[in-house]
Amino acid sequence: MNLALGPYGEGVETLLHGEFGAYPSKGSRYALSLTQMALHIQRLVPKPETDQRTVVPLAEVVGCHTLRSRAPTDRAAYFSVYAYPLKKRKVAVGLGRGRQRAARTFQVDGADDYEKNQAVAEKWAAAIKCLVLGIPVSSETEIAPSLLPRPRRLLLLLNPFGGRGLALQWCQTHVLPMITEADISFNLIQTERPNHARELVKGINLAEWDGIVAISGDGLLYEVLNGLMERHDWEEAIKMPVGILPSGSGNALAGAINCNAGLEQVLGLELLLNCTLLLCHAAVAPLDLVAITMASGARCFSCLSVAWGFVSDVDIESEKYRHMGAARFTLGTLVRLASMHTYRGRLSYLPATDATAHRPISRSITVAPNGHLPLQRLPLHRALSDMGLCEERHAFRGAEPAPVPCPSPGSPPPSSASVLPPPSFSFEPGPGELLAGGAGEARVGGPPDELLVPLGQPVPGSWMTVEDNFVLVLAIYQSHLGADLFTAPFARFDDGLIHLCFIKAGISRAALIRLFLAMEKGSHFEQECPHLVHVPVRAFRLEPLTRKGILTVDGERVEYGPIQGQVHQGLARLITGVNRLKIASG
Ligand SMILES: Nc1ncnc2c1ncn2[C@@H]1O[C@H](COP(=O)(O)OP(=O)(O)OP(=O)(O)O)[C@@H](O)[C@H]1O
Repeated sequence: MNLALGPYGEGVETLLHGEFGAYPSKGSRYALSLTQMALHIQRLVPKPETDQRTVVPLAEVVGCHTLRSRAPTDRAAYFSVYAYPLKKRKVAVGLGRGRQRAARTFQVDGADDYEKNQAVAEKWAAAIKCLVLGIPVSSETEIAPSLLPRPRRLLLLLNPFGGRGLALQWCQTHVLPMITEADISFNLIQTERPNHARELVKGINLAEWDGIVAISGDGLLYEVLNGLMERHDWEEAIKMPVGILPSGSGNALAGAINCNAGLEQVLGLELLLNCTLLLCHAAVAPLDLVAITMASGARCFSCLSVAWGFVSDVDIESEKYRHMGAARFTLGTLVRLASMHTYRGRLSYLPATDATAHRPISRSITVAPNGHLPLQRLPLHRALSDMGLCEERHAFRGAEPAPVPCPSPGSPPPSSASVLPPPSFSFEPGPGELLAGGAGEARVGGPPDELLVPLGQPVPGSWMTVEDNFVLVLAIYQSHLGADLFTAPFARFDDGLIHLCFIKAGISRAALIRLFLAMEKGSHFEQECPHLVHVPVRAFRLEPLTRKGILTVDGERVEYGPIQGQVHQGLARLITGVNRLKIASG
């Protein structure tokens, strides 16, 4: 067994070793060693004065192609390795490190005839592609192109008007060249109107595609997921891997994918390049979906969040600054802070914890488990800030689902909070505003919500209820609320949890600003703000008691009124690109 010195430790097993020329030639020769994690390139001719080695981490490689010279007398074969390392250059926000294409072509010329050289080149290309795709290869493996699956076929749906309207330009200049080097074949469709993506995925032949990728903001992926769930064969359809190449203004899922891969938080084109690189690595992971039900009976599937109050106000009101891209949220936040509203509402939830093992403790909020008088025999709720982030993460990650509440005629009476007469709501979407809730969602199929009872009925006895004045309520299931808002650092794609976060009235503007500033790094819970509460839950119900307001699901406005949701663990499949390879962070 050959051993090379690897970038991730010593003594890494060498899978392939060879000596090759280069293209363009210039008389140079190189010794190449391929390990599980990297391609090691050592120049032999001209002999360097010191031992110089270039290491190309395979995590930065998207593909490898074999080539033949146009000159009929050339008996050499060639293979090109396409990598996108981080290099010092001007990036979207000032000077920094950005990904840049770096292709190296090697000349295989050890044999007298082309076929033999071509076989060697094919072997190297196959080995590199297997490793990039996470297909296990060892020094015992008989490496051949037959190890590779057929090239992936992706349906790319591009919203030309997402974000600053750069999606098509970025797709042509960056995405398509990269995925072509990764041997991905694709159909690119530009969406022409709201709900176009939804209609398209409802009609596709699933067998023709290996994945559907939204080149857009989060809104288009929401349409894709709901289009799949509206199909008669939703159980099969929702297994279709979905991906996102961020080019909108709300790029929360892309932020989460980037973070999950261990990459530094970036925005704009840098985030797009990271996500395209990950897309080329193909790996897919289960993704939780939350089934949302609204008062009209509409049901939809959400993969990001439900927001009420400050967050949804900023999201929808900042639509008018869309041309600014992600900066629209910063401006929207400042505008909203100037006229901070509070909203009265009733928030009920089914805690994800085993109530006795991890009994939460509360400070200053009125928590009533249904079936008991408020403030009597109350299990106290504990905010994340009381508990410490790490403990909370360990306590809840991978926890078994809480016992399913079964409301029955003999159930205890509802808490006083939940029998208050429902308020009436006024909802008027502004001109040009879209409604994600509506007739479309009413047709959505999907698994039954066994944790929920109809919105007209009191929540089951095992649920907790908080009635208070809120600055915001956010049910979030991914780590990011925006590409640079690391809102729920403990969230995982398939943890089976809804992270219910709320900020109660009484918080000062300064404290709210501090929380949002700290959110960029995900350190907001460390501030131990007494107004900020986090509870991991399996299901929730939000009943606004303030007549006017904005509710959003995955950043899209929905009807205003009572809303509830339950998590369906790992229902969808997300292209995360994380296999054994670790991409170098910025
Ligand atoms: N051609 C189109 N014209 C107008 N709207 C479209 C078009 N294609 C898609 N849409 C709608 O635009 C919405 C927002 O798209 P997307 O998420 O890609 O952009 P965004 O800038 O991140 O917006 P947001 O932050 O509001 O989600 C989608 O929900 C979709 O319904």
